[in-house]
Amino acid sequence: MNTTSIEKFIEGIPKAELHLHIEGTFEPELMFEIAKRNNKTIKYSSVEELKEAYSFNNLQEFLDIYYAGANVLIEEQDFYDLTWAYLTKVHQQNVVHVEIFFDPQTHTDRGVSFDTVIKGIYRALEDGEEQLGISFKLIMSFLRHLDEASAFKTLEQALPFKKWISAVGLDSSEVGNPPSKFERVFAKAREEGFITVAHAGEEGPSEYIWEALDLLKVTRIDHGNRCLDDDSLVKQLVEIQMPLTVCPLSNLELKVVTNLKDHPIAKMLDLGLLATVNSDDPAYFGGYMNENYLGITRALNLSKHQITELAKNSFKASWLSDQKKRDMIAQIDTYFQNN
Ligand SMILES: Nc1ncnc2[nH]cnc12
Ligand SMILES: [Zn+2]
Repeated sequence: MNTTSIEKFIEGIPKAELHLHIEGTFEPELMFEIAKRNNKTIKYSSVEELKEAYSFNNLQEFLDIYYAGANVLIEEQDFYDLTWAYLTKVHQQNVVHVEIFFDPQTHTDRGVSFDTVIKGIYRALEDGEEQLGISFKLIMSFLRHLDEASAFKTLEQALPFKKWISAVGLDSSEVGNPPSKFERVFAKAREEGFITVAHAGEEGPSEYIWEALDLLKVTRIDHGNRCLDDDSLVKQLVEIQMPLTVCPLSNLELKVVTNLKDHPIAKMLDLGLLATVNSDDPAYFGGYMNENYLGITRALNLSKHQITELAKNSFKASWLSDQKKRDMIAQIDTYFQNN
C-alpha cells in the first residue's frame, strides 16, 4: 500500500548531497555566536536584520553577502562547528552521504591558514561519519573571480592534504570567468590525482559547459541549467550520463528561474539527463535537502517515482564505490515499493 504522504516520502527516502558549499550553511544564529567569541563585528545588528538582507537579484548580490558572512570564521573550532551544524541538520533529513565544497581562498586571503580551515572541516566530517553514519568526500573549490596564480598557490597548499581531498571544483562569479581561465590549474590538479568538477551554466552560457567538459575534463557539472539552450550539448550529456548537480531553491533565490513552476528539473529527467537535487547554500536560500525536494515536488507535481529517480541519481552521480551505489539503489527501490 503506497499511502505515505509525499512529505513523509521525501523525508524518509535516503539521499546523497553532491552540491553544498560549507560556507553556505552558516546560519545567522551561529554567525552571531562565532562573531561574538572572535570579537568580530557584523554589519547587521540582529539575526532578524541579517535575514532581511537575504534578498538577491543575481549570483553576485548573493556572493557579496556570503563572503562577508564567512569573515567571522577564524579558528579551527569555528570551521568544525560550522560543519558539525550542517551534518546534524541533514542527518535529520535522511541524508546519508555528502560531497561538500569548501572555498579555501575565502579564508586564506584574509589571513586564516589553509590548515586551520581544512582541519576543522575534516575533523567534523570524521565525527559525522562515526557518530551519525554520514559518509563523505571533500571538494576544494577555486574562486573563479580570482586569478590563475592564486588558484595555483591554493593547489600547492592542498597537496599535503591530498588524502583528505577527493576533487577540485570551480565556483563564484561565473559570467566573464570561463572555465578556460583555469585550464592549466585543472590539468595540474588531474596530474596530482584529483577528480574535477565545475560550476557551469548557472548564469553563464552553454559554451561554459562545453569548456568544463572539454578543457577541465570534469566528471560532474554543478548546476548546468543552461545546457537546455543547446540541443547538441544535451545529447552529449545524456550520452555520457554526465551528472548535473541541480539546486532548485538556489535557482529561485538567485533568479536563475523566476518561479519554481518553471524549474527545468522534470524536463531534465524526461530528456534522460542525470539530474540530482541539492541545496547549494541552504542557510541563504531557505532550505536544506528536503525543502528542495519538497519545493520542486509541489511546484512540478512530481510523482513518487520521479522523486525516487532523483534520489537514486544522487547515489549514481556520487563517488561512492560501485558496490555501495548498488546497495543504496536497491534500498531506495525497496523503499519505493513499501511507501
Ligand atoms: N551558487 C553558487 N554559484 C557560484 N558560486 C557559489 N558559491 C557559493 N554558492 C555559489
Ligand atoms: Zn554552488
